[in-house]
Amino acid sequence: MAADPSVTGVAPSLSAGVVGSFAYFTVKDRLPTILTKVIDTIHRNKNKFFEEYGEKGIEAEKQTISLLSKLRNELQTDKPVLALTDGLQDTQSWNQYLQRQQILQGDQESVSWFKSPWLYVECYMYRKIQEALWLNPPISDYDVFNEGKTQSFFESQKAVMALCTYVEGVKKCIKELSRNQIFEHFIKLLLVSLWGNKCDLSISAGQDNSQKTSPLDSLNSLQPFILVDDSNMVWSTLLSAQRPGQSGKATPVRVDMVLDNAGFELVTDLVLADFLVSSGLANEIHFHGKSFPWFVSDVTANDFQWTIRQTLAANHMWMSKSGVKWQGYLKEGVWCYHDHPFWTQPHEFSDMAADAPDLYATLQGADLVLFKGDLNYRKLTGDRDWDHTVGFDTALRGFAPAPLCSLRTLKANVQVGLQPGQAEKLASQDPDWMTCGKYAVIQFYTPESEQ
Ligand SMILES: O=P(O)(O)OC[C@@]1(O)O[C@H](CO)[C@@H](O)[C@@H]1O
Ligand SMILES: [Mn+2]
Repeated sequence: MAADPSVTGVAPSLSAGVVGSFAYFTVKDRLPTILTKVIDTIHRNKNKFFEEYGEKGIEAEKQTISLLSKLRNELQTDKPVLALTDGLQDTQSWNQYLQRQQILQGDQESVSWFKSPWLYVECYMYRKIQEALWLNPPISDYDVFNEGKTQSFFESQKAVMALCTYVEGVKKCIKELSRNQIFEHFIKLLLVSLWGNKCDLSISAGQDNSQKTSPLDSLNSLQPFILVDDSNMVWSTLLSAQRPGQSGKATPVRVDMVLDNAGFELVTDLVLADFLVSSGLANEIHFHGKSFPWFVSDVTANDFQWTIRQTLAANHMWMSKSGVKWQGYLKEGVWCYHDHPFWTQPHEFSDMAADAPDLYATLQGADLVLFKGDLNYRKLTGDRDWDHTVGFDTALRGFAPAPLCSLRTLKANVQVGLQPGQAEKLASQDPDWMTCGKYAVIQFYTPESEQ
């Protein structure tokens, strides 16, 4: 039984057990649809597997599809969640989590797709896709989501060109800019990274100008859709991190970016990271991606390298200049990329200190951690049915490795830190305000406020 929120003060986890809820429709409709698309993608590449691997490729394709079809049936008929059998580095952690859930819910049978927390079963589905591939060499490292991620990059070329042109223009005169001018550019690029999380970058915000090429042109029209705007706190955190070290030499300022989607959103994150370093607001950027294909469009190491290579090789001067700079940052160690297994596990972030102390310690080394996207927000707040006026600090439940900020467009029905009456007003204007992707938050928390 879930803890009684009236006793513990902790809201219950969102679950597909609530018929008619967003979680219910996600598990009932969207997840089977995603699984079907995965099966179709594998089937569509059958000939490619044959060309590359001969009969072994055909057999692997057949077995993988059989495992995924079985998974889809288990999902659709609310069968018990099963332990993983692929012996990967995180298998033990996943199976321990399942045991914890079974104890919490009473027995093995009750841990199932529609009776367990939405966050758990949705993460579990993506890990089971990985298991199905992993168990079937030689297609074990095939990225079933690759086509969608590369397409997002190619379809947003005009926006990428506009963005690289803008940031290269700013970088060229960065030494002459006043602090206020730096602030203006910082806010713009923070907003572009925020709205990049719409993934498809439908920047129209309801207007008819969605064919606009530059993401910078629509920032003003999108401003009213930002429900919490702590961007000034992010700015002051960066400024206060500028501190002379003992030897008078400034100690490096480090910003960590917990990434979300590949494609255009990743470019907006790389552009923001480039500006942070070029402006001197930060000296080191640590990127955190996923160690295997995750939630359809999330960034893997392959996507990260591919995106930088594509930008560098573009037949566009400013894109290419940006790509060269980004590759240089990686070579010099000014930028580095990590993909800790914790990011592709089902845990709420309040579990990190206990379940991934090494990662928690890494994040404690940052002066600021930016969390991109909706899934990260769900994990920051435990994917719980909090009252909307509950404080962000309460929902974080002790997760505080460093000053942190969520840059998130709302695509799931969890949102805290709103003003009294704000949620009610939104619901009267837009019944699906929490899941339509039109609204966003820039929500900040710092452990310093605890002192
Ligand atoms: O983390 P992102 O990429 O912003 O969004 C991912 C996500 O919002 O997509 C679905 C919404 O329908 C949710 O299951 C999941 O949280
Ligand atoms: Mn994502």
